[in-house]
Amino acid sequence: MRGIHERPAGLTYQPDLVDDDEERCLLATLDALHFHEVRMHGQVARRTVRHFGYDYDYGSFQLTATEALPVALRWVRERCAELAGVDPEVLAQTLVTRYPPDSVIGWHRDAPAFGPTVVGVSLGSACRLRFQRGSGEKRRVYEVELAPRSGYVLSGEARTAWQHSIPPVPALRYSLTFRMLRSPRT
Ligand SMILES: O=C(O)CCC(=O)C(=O)O
Ligand SMILES: [Fe+2]
Repeated sequence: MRGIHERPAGLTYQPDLVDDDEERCLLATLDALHFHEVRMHGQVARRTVRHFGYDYDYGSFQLTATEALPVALRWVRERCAELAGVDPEVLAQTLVTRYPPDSVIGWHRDAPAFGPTVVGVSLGSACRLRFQRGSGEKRRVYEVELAPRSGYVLSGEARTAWQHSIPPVPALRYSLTFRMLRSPRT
């Protein structure tokens, strides 16, 4: 990546957020889930997703209430909430993403419908999480290796001002992403 190397403010990386046994349990739960396709601008992505709490429509950008987070995944939301310094209940939306080998997520900022803090957990294959901000001579870049079982928090500028992406994953990877709603609903 070309650009000026700078660590995004508001990025936290936490190796070993979950241990080996916990990862095995999580992977067994995630392997059994049914995943949905992601269609954006008429293109179907290779990664597939499952939403809990709120469903996010990639076409209309709307959030609608959906099934609650399975009990088997609640403890990991608590772990993530602790890492981010927020109450578990405010992490109202959970996104589970399944990345088959060579799948990616392109450059983006998370949707404005979501609140100021995003917390992720990385399972299975390691991957790189890339950041960019600005363009041309002012482009700033950063990259962090997400080890299996690690967690990360995007808050502040890492959430609002920087874009992030994941280049092709070498092997099957799952991520859990916990997000707040910008306007809390009842
Ligand atoms: O897989 C990840 O860890 C990141 C996913 C992501 O950036 C997103 O779904 O918005
Ligand atoms: Fe994202």
